[in-house]
Amino acid sequence: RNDNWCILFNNGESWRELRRFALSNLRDFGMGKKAAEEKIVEECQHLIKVFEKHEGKAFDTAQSVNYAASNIICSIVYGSRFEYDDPEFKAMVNRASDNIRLAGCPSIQVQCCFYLTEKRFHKNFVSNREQMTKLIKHLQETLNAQQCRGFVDSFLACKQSLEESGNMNTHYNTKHLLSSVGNLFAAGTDTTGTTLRWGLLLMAKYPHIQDQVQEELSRVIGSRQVQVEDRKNLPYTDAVIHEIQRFTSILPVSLPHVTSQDVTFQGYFISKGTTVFPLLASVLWDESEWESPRSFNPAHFLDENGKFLKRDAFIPFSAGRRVCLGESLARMELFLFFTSLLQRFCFTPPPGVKEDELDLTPAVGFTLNPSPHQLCAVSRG
Ligand code: HEM
Repeated sequence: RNDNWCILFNNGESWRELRRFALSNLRDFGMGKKAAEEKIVEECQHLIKVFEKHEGKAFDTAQSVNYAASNIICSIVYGSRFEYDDPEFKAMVNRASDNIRLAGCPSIQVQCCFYLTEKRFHKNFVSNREQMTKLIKHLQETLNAQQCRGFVDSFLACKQSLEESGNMNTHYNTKHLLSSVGNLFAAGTDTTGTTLRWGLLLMAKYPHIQDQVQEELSRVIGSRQVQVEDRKNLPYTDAVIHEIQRFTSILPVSLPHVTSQDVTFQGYFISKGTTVFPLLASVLWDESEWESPRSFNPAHFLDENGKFLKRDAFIPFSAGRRVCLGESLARMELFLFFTSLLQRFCFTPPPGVKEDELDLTPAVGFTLNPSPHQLCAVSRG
């Protein structure tokens, strides 16, 4: 593995420093509740418009949902969103999705450490780096360190101020900026986009569950915009979103880590320095933890009075020191996108396809995506 993959794959000092920097800046530019909420609500409106254009006819949700998820990261990282028909933006998001799929190919998994040799993967990677470099160059040329527009500006301002004080050998260099930006996109686009698409597919497959979500939304919210604050008053909807994440387990195998000391785990000795791959799905589908692990059952997250029930075995974002850096942002995105779409549309299979014919077999990739499919987004009037 090479250092270009930090923050995701790096350990030690640069990871510690860059993770701290990313967290505090994402808080300032998006993960701080209000700022993120505004950005996501704005993006919901753009996504709804795209869905409306299909006028209830069947379409593939993949691209528009991925553009919406990517735009949240864009506005946090670059300080502005892109139009869905912007050819450079479309190419960038599509190349990233392509690579998520390629990273799951058996040939790549076997080669693992040599996967940069895979031609298409490498070409996508290089093109996206060039695109990021261009965007960062523009931000650098128009930088006002007193008025940072997003994560990149903050990083550049920090780099500039360290350099001005004669500190040239820091983690704030161009290589780390590119890898941090690249990783935020890789980690933050496909994950939320895929989860949301699974959610819509599951609603089309289980209309009685969709009905209950919509009944709760109508009763508690009506037609006004849902806000993060509303989550506590929407226990059923919250349970459904948690169950979408548990049931689909989009990252069944988490990122690899290296043991920092000798450890005995469940009777097995693992020496310091061993690479381990945590299997999140083994917890999310654990028969001793869940009543019906392989069924889509929102009751997993509800108590006998219909109140939301927190479960310790719910770890789609992993846990511990390396827990997903974007967890709170992702949870906000899933909640606001899902509820806004369900307020506006009823999701159904294409004409001639029965609910039970909707296929839940995942397409293999670095994340588990739904297989290519189409849905109808029927306006609720
Ligand atoms: C449904 C959405 C998401 C899921 C299921 C998810 C899940 C995960 C998981 C399992 C990890 C690995 C943790 C480990 O190494 O043990 C991770 C890491 C990470 N995620 Fe997420 N993630 C999601 C959304 C996001 C978003 C929106 C962002 C953007 C801010 C993000 C940024 C990151 C980063 C930067 C890391 C690496 C952290 C580090 O190595 O210190 N994720 N995520």
